[in-house]
Amino acid sequence: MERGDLLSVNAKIFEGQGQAIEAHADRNVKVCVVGNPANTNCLIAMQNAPSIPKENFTAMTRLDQNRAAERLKVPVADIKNVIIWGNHSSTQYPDINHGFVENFPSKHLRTTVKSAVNDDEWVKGVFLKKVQDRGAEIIQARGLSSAASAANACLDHVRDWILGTKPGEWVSMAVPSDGSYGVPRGLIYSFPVTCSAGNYRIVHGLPIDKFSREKMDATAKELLQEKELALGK
Ligand SMILES: NC(=O)c1ccc[n+]([C@@H]2O[C@H](COP(=O)([O-])OP(=O)(O)OC[C@H]3O[C@@H](n4cnc5c(N)ncnc54)[C@H](O)[C@@H]3O)[C@@H](O)[C@H]2O)c1
Ligand SMILES: O=C(O)C[C@H](O)C(=O)O
Repeated sequence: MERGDLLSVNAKIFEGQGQAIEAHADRNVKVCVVGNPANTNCLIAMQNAPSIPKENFTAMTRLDQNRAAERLKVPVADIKNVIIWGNHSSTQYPDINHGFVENFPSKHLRTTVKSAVNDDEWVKGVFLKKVQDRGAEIIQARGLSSAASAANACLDHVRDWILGTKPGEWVSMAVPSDGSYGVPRGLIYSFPVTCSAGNYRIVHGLPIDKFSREKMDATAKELLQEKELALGK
């Protein structure tokens, strides 16, 4: 099946999911869309549930965030604030520029991910591509998409949304764009967010370099194309 066909077949499924939520769900329902293409499916479900607050619809990029942290060759549990921007697809942009590592290079010290890794060329090349293509790689190896790691990421996503993020830390969630960072309003785009008491806020004002800008625009462009294919507008 071509990507365009997949988009329109899945659009129908997520229209139905949105309509069911509209008809039967609590108005405070919290939605984390995992089924691919996750961001655009989320957009479709959201549009089919007009009486539910838009901010209650999110799509999962936490698996990508977890994958990015695992690839950085420093202790994974101590890596914070790595960002996934954009689509849960091979155009996503895993951005380490604002990340830090606790207890590195020794206990009680904090180092930027950039200096801990200390290999810009690797970050912009091998690392970027590895994270972007990991989903496809798993499907090729298993003949099925990732299961346990995706379920675990969904738990991470919902836990942080409901219970909150720690002070000074953020996580990545695909949420309706409020126009931040020049991302077209309304696209379901992965941003860094902080969470508290069941609400999330996009982290604003991070400096964006030229390389990042290009990657963030490319993944936004893909989401606009998906929206057009799925919704015909
Ligand atoms: N966002 C992510 O990080 C991420 C990670 C892993 C998988 N995925 C995606 O999650 C989805 C599920 O993956 P899986 O491996 O569990 O697939 P799967 O084939 O095991 O499960 C798909 C499920 O969808 C159900 N289904 C099929 N048609 C339906 C319809 N019309 N309405 C309602 N339900 C329907 C099937 O009965 C089945 O239970 C896929 O789209 C996959 O690409 C996303
Ligand atoms: O099911 C897929 O397309 C891959 C999945 O989204 C993943 O990232 O593992």
